[in-house]
Amino acid sequence: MKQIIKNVIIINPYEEPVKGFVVLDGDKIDRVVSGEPEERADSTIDGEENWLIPGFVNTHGHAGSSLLRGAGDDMPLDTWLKTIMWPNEKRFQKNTVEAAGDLALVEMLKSGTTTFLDMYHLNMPEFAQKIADTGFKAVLGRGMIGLGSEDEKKDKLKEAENLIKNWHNQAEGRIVTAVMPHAPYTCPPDFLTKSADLAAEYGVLFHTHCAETAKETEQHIDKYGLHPVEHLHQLEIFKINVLLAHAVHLETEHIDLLKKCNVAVSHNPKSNLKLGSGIAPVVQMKQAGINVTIGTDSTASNNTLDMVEEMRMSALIHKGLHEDPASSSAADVFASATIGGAEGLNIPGTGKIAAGYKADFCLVNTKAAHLTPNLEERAVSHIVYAMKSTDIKDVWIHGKHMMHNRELLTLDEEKVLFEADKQAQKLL
Ligand SMILES: CSC[C@H]1O[C@@H](n2cnc3c(O)ncnc32)[C@H](O)[C@@H]1O
Ligand SMILES: [Zn+2]
Repeated sequence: MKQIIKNVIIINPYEEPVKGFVVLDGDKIDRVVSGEPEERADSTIDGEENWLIPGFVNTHGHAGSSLLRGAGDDMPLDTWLKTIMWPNEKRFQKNTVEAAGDLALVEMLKSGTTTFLDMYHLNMPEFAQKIADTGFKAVLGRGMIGLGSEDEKKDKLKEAENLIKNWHNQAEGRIVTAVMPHAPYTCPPDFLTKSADLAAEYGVLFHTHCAETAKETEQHIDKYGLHPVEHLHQLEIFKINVLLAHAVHLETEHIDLLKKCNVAVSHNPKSNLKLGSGIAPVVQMKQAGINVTIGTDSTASNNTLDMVEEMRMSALIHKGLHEDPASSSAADVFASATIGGAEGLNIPGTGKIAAGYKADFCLVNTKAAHLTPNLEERAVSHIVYAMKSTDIKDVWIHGKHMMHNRELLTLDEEKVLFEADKQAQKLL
């Protein structure tokens, strides 16, 4: 199907804005053209001089725990995991996780996320089916805590493998899979190695939480005599494609190692601040040439799945931390939240509005006081420092129109919110 989105200002990081139109051929962008279209299409949307921006790529989250939003505030990671997350997650039923997953999809779509990574231990095949049916794009992995009996550990790895076999490169390529052991503090070395072997066997991404808190990092050093980053390297896990979530507590030598081994990082600033985990050395990592992408983590630690908020947080905290406003630019952060995220997830042809790329983008309503003066040359600054996610009015993923004038086209938002409230009540 041929679609045209016309009268828009097309905004990509590091590029001059283009005033014109975009022609889609099926799931791809066929052309980005300046001026007015004279050709016809199966569908033409008039953007009325709105911005067309790449969809956001959220590189770390746990959709299945969305109903725990606000359930455990103001506590550090280990207390929060042991007293709030794990006891509640043990009580989750299929309906709980389904309602939570739907809620996450609604929240992400309404704030312009077109691709996301999800690590969870419950209902992942069912979530994959929901993603396939509703048009989203995701990197999915069976979250694995590598503790328990040998049989339990084997079963988890088997489930991870089955997810890969059944869902890798499925749903017209919108779903890819990855191997996701939870963290070096919940997965002993032999389990991490088996996970990496599985990722290598299928050529998929390896993703894990790493060096999120000082306590966990120090305990790892006490137990193994190695920093978790050195340990993953010693286990030869960095020989495959790796994306680490958090990477807050790193010294220069760990940053150098990550760069040398081409390891990407998912920076989750709001979750790290809220859990009091610290601030990741993003400026140093970027200076070293590491691909630092952006993720939200779950609503239980964030407490939103809003990449616009996350991008702004990321843009601001490092300026304050380093007392240097030039430590990051709007274009850098916008790139990290879009094309950089897609590269970190190893999804080529995603994250940019250009010919040949997948048609994953958002239309932004610029008629708002907080986006005025609406000058093209200030668009990237406005997107990072001023835009609200509610300014996003339309979203496309792989050429499929997913939201129009803030109305979701493939999910029943009212029903999803109702069911989420109902299932959360049941958990009380
Ligand atoms: C085994 S599936 C995912 C597992 O991760 C837990 N979780 C959520 N957020 C975090 C975080 O920031 N650090 C560590 N673990 C986290 C969640 O409760 C699930 O059990
Ligand atoms: Zn996480």
